[in-house]
Amino acid sequence: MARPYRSVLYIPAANARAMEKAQTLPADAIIFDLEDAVSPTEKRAARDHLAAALQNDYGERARIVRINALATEWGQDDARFCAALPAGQVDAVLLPKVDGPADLDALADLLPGLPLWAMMETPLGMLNAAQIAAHPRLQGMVMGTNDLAKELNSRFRADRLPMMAGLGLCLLAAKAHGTVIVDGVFNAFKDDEGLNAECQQGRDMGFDGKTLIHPAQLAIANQAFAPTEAEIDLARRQIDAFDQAVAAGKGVAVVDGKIVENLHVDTARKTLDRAQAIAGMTG
Ligand SMILES: CC(C)(COP(=O)(O)OP(=O)(O)OC[C@H]1O[C@@H](n2cnc3c(N)ncnc32)[C@H](O)[C@@H]1OP(=O)(O)O)[C@@H](O)C(=O)NCCC(=O)NCCSC(=O)C[C@H](O)C(=O)O
Ligand SMILES: [Mg+2]
Repeated sequence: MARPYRSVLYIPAANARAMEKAQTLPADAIIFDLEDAVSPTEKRAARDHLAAALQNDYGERARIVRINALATEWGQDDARFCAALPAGQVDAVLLPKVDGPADLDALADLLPGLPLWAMMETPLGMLNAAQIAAHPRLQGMVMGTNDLAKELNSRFRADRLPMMAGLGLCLLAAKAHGTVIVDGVFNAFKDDEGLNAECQQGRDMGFDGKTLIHPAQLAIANQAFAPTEAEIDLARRQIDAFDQAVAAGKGVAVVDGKIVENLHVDTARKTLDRAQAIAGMTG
């Protein structure tokens, strides 16, 4: 992972003040939203606000624009807007409600050169996750757990049991194809304890980070998806112990009473790489 995606903050593109504020917020990535956070009457003005905001300096933060689905009355214009942006102003374009690779083909034709991300939030999207993740232009997947709950008619539960099949399918697909994948939003933005629990669950499952809706959620996600001091220390000790074992002609080391093989060393190196990438961020 070249850059961290611990915290991925949605900002309604109609909200000029929030887009300005984001230049100083400790988010690893920003999703400038032209879709659900923008009312139909504001769609056109939101593009103008976004064009102005994209001239800001967002530093190391990844800049992702979420457009409306191409079948909507705004989608094609949103895609043309993105295609016309000066080179280097956005890092990726996020397509909502992706059902299958054909949706990405249609957007790819309109956006030569720009990396694509996919919202994973429909039942067909879950079932086609592997083909979506394999798309040659796809670089990231974002769980849309609100839309998925709506489509499934499932209830929101703290353990997210009704979501698990979908989350698991998308995770498997992303990992199989080396794609970034970030978890869905936690709607109760004043409930820090609930957010932390959901972040920890997402981290345990293997997500790279979490999408967020309010700046107050950033610190919790940044901490939850970063390696802990104990994990960094263990990674260093595993690498050292394994190097010593190899020098002594062995293929296995023991650290803290647990075996360390080359696969554990791969994980340890990734942990250190991730910590280093995070150190390069502002938050
Ligand atoms: C949820 C909110 C509507 C709350 O807004 P507000 O009441 O204005 O919050 P505060 O007064 O507490 O704001 C304090 C300051 O923080 C700034 N702010 C607020 N939100 C953001 C933000 N997202 N990014 C950057 N800055 C933000 C305010 O401007 C205040 O600043 P200051 O003036 O300096 O005091 C609001 O947070 C909001 O609109 N959030 C985003 C909602 C959104 O994007 N929704 C769509 C994405 S979720 C989704 O669709 C997921 C998926 O598709 C699915 O299906 O699950
Ligand atoms: Mg959605």
